[in-house]
Amino acid sequence: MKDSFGRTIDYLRLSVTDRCNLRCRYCMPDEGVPSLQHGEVLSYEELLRVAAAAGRLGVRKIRVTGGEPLVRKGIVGFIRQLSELPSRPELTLTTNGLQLAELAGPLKEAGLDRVNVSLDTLREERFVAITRREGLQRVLAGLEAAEAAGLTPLKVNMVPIRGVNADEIVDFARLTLKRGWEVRFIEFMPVAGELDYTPENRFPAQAIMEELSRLGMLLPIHRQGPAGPAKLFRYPEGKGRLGVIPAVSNHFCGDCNRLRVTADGKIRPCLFCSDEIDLRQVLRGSGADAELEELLRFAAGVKPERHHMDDPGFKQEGRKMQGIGG
Ligand SMILES: Nc1nc2c(ncn2[C@@H]2O[C@H](COP(=O)(O)OP(=O)(O)OP(=O)(O)O)[C@@H](O)[C@H]2O)c(=O)[nH]1
Ligand SMILES: C[S@@+](CC[C@H](N)C(=O)[O-])C[C@H]1O[C@@H](n2cnc3c(N)ncnc32)[C@H](O)[C@@H]1O
Ligand code: SF4
Ligand code: SF4
Repeated sequence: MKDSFGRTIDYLRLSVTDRCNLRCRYCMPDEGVPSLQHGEVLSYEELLRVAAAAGRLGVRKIRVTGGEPLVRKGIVGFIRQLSELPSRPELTLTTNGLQLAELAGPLKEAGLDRVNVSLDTLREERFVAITRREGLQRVLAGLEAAEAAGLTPLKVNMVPIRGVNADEIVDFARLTLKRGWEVRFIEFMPVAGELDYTPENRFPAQAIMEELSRLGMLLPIHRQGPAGPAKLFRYPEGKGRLGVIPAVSNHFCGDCNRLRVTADGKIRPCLFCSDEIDLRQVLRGSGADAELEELLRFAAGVKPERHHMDDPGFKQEGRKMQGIGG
């Protein structure tokens, strides 16, 4: 389907839970964020109806996200059901990786195509400082398991923040010399976690590029097909790739191809606009599939042209990132 700016919408980010087993400081506060009640969260059956409706409207890629999607019971079975949709979308998942060591094999077997793993530090004590929980070794084991299971190309997402972990950019980049992973550096976005977004702790794409250049010459990779948000590079001897996602400074809204559905059944036309469209009422009322499709089309129709998070004084209202799914 097309939006009102002529962009093709063929990517759906489906959040299956707002709960998480980490508390990353840049994403959500440790306490005080009320969890959705059981009855508020869409059942797998409801989520599947949404995915099927999106498939009929031309959605070709579904990313399962959260909160932490792997904490929801029955996630492997849900992936299997998604893989059996007549539209058979590309199936991907974004995870903090804590449970990947156990679940990578079953997820692949159920039909998951690939996985993106969020990891912001390679240092034990920093992992605890950033996420407020233990678990670095489990995430590292999860990355190995995902690769072994064939959930590839495997992508690692790192959000560099000045004074927190930006000094590890080169360490992360070094991973691409020996591993065939795509390591992506994402600009810190102004969504209130506990770490306030200030000019002091921003680490813009330009600064990321300068750090990456310290390790070697950056060869741009020009990709075939839809551009996607990451600008890609590699080192001459590298096995893997580097991605820089300039989500704030050099936004990629002109190529935006996505809609989001939150765990409680609201369509978000844009990551940064708090207007939402309620699907749950239709799912739980007498709503026919045609009505679901109508709401998805409507959401595409009201999708804004771009975000305004680089405007002075911008403040994100409403949900934290874990409630949206990134
Ligand atoms: N501003 C903005 N940021 C986004 C958007 N989609 C994803 N991101 C951010 O980019 C980072 C990586 O997102 P992922 O969940 O790995 O998804 P993706 O980049 O679409 O993944 P691929 O399909 O592998 O390219 C996260 O921090 C997201 O919050 C978007 O539409 N707008
Ligand atoms: C909200 S998480 C949900 C999925 C899963 N829990 C995970 O961490 O991968 C999705 C993505 O959003 C990113 N994210 C969260 N808060 C962010 C922020 N303030 N700026 C940039 N990215 C952020 C995370 O790093 C992660 O890659
Ligand atoms: S970034 Fe992901 S893992 Fe970290 S708190 Fe947010 S939802 Fe949880
Ligand atoms: S900020 Fe909104 S319009 Fe821009 S790429 Fe993200 S979802 Fe699309």
